[in-house]
Amino acid sequence: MNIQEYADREMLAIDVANALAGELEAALLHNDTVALAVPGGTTPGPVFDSLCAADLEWDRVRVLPTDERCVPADHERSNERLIRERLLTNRASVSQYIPLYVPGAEPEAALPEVESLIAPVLPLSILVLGMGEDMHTASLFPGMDGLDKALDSQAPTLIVARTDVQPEPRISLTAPVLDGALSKHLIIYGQAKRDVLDKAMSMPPEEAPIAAVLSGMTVHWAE
Ligand SMILES: O=C1O[C@H](COP(=O)(O)O)[C@@H](O)[C@H](O)[C@H]1O
Repeated sequence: MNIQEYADREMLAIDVANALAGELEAALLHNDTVALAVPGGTTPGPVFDSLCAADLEWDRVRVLPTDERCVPADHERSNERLIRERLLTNRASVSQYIPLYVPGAEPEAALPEVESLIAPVLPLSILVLGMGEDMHTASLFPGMDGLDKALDSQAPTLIVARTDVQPEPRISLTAPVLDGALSKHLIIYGQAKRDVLDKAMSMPPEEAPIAAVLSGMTVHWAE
């Protein structure tokens, strides 16, 4: 893992977007399609705002969320809504989006169909993650039911995450799928998350799920 520090969040957003664009361009030289997995939440919007303008063959990029809340795609808590509004716009509007949540179906019932859409794009070419102050990443939460299954090296592609602390069920890529990405980036802001990440590095993934994916990770941090 290596940590890159930035003067401020604006600089981070521009530099990370440039780095991701460069990696996408390089990956597109050697592959017909490349898969870019991105987080939702409060962190990645400004990076998306820059990345969406990159001059790339976006029609060969498959974008998917690292995790999704089981809410309609226009809901304010939907990661898909954020990604469509902030990333799949401008030049990136021609990329193809792979949703994790199928409205109307029980989340568990829809997993096989969604997994079949994801299988052709694995391993992920480029992964961008966020992290909560509770050390969750994607929707792998400390102490949640089924976390052991999500962390197992033989885990399926997706799990349904149900926790007491979240208002709705979620669907998440599992640890081996995240960890298997060819390039991995974690974006965090603020001293609290920096301190949490330092602690997580010496904790077991059952208590600090972010620890399961830190090998080879580039961490981007700004106050
Ligand atoms: O709930 C989620 O949390 C993490 C971290 O979110 P942030 O708002 O603290 O940046 C995010 O990476 C994940 O995609 C999201 O669903």
